Amino acid sequence: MSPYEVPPQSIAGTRQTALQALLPRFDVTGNGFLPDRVPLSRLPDPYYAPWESLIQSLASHIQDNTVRDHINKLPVLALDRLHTEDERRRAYLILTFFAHGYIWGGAEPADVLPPPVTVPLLQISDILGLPPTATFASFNLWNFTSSHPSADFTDVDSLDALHTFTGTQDESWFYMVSVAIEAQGAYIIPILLQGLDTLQSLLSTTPSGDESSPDDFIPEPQPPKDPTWKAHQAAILCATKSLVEISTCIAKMGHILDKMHAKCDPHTFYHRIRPFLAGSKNMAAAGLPLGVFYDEGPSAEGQTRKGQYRQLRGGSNGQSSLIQFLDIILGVEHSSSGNSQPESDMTELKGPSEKTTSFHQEVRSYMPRRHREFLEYVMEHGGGGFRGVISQVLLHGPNMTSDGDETAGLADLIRAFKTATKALAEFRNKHLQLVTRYIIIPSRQQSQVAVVAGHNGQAMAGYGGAGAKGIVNLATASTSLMANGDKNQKDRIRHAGEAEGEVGDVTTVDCEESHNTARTRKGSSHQNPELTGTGGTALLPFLKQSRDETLLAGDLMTVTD
Ligand code: HEM
Repeated sequence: MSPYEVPPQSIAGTRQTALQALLPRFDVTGNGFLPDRVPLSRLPDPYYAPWESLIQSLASHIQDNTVRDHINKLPVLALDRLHTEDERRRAYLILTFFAHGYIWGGAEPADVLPPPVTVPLLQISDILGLPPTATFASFNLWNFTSSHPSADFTDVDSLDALHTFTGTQDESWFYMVSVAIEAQGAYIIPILLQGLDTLQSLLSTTPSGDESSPDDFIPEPQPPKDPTWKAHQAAILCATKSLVEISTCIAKMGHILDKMHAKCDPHTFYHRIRPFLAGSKNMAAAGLPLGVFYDEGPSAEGQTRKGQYRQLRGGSNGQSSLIQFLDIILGVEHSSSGNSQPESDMTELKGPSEKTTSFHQEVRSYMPRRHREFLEYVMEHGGGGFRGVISQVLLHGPNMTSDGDETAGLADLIRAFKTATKALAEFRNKHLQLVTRYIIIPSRQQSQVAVVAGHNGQAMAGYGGAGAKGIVNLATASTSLMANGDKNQKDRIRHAGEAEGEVGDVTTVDCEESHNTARTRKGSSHQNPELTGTGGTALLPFLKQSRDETLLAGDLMTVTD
């Protein structure tokens, strides 16, 4: 099916023109949030040869512990020879790989980034609307090549990462699984927009003639104009079909997720790859209490350095616009800030009387600007997603109860919606299992060794460097147990046991069961010390809450009553 092919017949007439105009406006391509063709693999202007030559040998310089020397020797290059969006994206990718290679590629993390990285990185990030750190865009969206004859990016076996920190197949595979998932989800985007729009039109009186305006794509709900019975039916059928299709699509995304194990070894991931994904936020245990100072060179007087400390999340699949799009279009709401250090994060994110920013909201600022704007647009015009619109149709839509066929149509719609939320929750369950295998289990094994060796939680940052010689094992640092200062080793062993218990819960939990417990889980505070994610999230409670909030969205009664 072509990416813009949509289910037949909108009640307000066909609005495909508007839809087709809408997506490119937000840089959503036939491959979804991936570019429409493979990203640039080299900057054409020879001026950038110093960058290109270093990025090609980044992994080996990290391996022999000389990466910082090489980066320090780079000239501070200007951006005025980057002429296209593809070139700007590649510059961002290169510079963020340099930044993370520099910070984490040594015996201790570097808390100062030098001007050859910071000066162009700050500029290019500003242009692209991204933070000056590695993101899902650097590692995934703009970091792949494909050998597929028809450039089908859903085929993970034919994808390869352009760049890695470790030079391992495991790291490439880790990135490429996400690329294939993004590609797999692409076709559903216009289908869902069309399905939702069609359903919304049951509530609206769109004047004819306005229909092709992109700004009118999803109009505000209006009093019903009582369209014909047939048109109602067609609208409901269209919305139902799009919801059935999303379940199929998410299942296919899940099959790709299942392939992670094929070529990415959990220990290689945990000990060698994950350290380089880490950010500078919540990294006190790793040796970055203030974050990283972005040194922009000497000040005008020449006595001090220009620049500032920055605390930024690490690159994470949690920054995928596709998954957030699915949440928004279905009407899933997330509230967890995912913070393991509430006080420090709260002062950064909120004023005295403001609500804490949720993880999902916060990481939108780690998405390319136009993708972020797309999500905001769908939120603004989407009427609360399918959950909100179905509830409105049930409450205020045209009277359909008089006809048996329409009642059955509505029942199908509701069933398809619930199945879709379950499919997304099931995807999150699979993801939880992955996190268990790739983070929880290796960290538990390591924490036990650390305790036996007499280390405390903080000192674990120096334990067991794997891979490159002399490199701090930052996987340990970035997954530091969030133990209180007075927690003793016994507590930590107990925690490791609890984590194991959580693992059992994760792998056996069933969506239905978890649905029933969703309300009780939601908002519950987890007092136990927890592992943190690459972005500094308290891992398991956060991921479970995200899953449970997905299931909760399927409960339409909370909207209608
Ligand atoms: C070995 C594979 C993976 C591991 C170890 C992993 C780990 C994590 C961690 C630690 C987080 C917490 C947030 C953070 O720290 O930034 C997270 C969040 C997330 N990850 Fe993954 N991840 C993996 C693969 C994937 C893939 C392939 C996807 C597909 C898009 C994905 C999607 C997400 C999403 C959407 C979140 C945000 C939480 C949510 O919305 O449920 N992850 N992941």
